[in-house]
Amino acid sequence: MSDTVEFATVSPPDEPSRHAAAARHSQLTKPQGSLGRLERLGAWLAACQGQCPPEPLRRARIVVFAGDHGVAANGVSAYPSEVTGQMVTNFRSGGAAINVLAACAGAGVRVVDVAVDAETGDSEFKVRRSSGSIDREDALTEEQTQAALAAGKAIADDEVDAGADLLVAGDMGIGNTTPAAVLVAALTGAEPVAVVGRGTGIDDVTWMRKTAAIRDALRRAKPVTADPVALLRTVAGADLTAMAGFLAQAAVRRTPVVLDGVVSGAAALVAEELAPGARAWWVAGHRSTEPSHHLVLEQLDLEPLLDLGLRLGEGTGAAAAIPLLTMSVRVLAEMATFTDAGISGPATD
Ligand SMILES: O=C(O)c1ccc[n+]([C@@H]2O[C@H](COP(=O)([O-])O)[C@@H](O)[C@H]2O)c1
Ligand SMILES: Cc1cc2nc[nH]c2cc1C
Repeated sequence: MSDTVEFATVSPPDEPSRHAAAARHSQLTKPQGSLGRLERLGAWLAACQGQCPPEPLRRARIVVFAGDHGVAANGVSAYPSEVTGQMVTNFRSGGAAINVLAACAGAGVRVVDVAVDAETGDSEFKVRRSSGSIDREDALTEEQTQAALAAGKAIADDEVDAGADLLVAGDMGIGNTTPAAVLVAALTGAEPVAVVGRGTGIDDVTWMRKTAAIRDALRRAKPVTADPVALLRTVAGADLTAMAGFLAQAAVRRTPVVLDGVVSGAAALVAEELAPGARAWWVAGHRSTEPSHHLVLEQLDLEPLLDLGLRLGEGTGAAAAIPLLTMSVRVLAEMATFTDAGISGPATD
């Protein structure tokens, strides 16, 4: 039996640096407040780094957590489970959307096989193959739950120790919007029909099967909703559990995170339970078209940066938002002040 994974207390980002950034914004050559959300984003990054102006982002890292889900055998996805392993190969050869978007954003991509059915040649953090079919059995054993949490925590530590200054948790797993929806319903009190979404693009018959699976899994989740580790064991899966551990530990290590879509969002809801206060270290990269993602953002009180109709996962919605973070930092660091440029400030009476 492995030891129980624990997370240290999360300390909040540095408020004096956030205030210094707000003050600096009022001195830069633009009408007060005119860069809107970019100003608040820059101030958040200053607070995360504990300095104003913040340093440019040098090492943004996207970790794609890959895993298969037993519930996929119920016919809840538009694609077969073998796509998960095939996409791992595609990520490695640079052909997936996340490879392209990460390159545009100047971010690195790391793919971790946590529970892929196929042999991917990457067993360092592999906990098992497909998780149990959550509509009728637990996703994981207690030991596997702890191993997955430990994996996510170790990966966050590894990335931060290697100098990551921004992290993203991406996901790849056929069927994973089903456990994600169950986690969201369990933690927000929503009904199954309010969380079921079209995932990879399912038809109406598949939607009915998926709704039934979510309803059955939610019934199994209800008795353990107040215990985040038991909830992960019952209805998540090794990939989602590792993601939750990763997101919690990133906050413990004072490293900002850009959240992606509904899968990272569901893991984030649990991570906030594992490490209260972690959400202060997160920004929502985008709003996915999955209905339960709205509930995640509401519950975490996060306003998404982008709303592009994305529903891909992999970390793509977060990667698309990284250039906005880069801009927000560079504005604080590089714009001239009214004094520097000899420009008159606001009119006074
Ligand atoms: O990130 C999202 O919001 C999102 C929304 C719909 C689908 N996905 C991706 O699609 C896969 C899961 O969809 P499904 O239909 O198989 O449950 C998985 O690989 C996710 O990364 C991701
Ligand atoms: C091809 C494919 C790529 C994906 N990337 C994330 N989820 C996915 C699902 C499919 C089906």
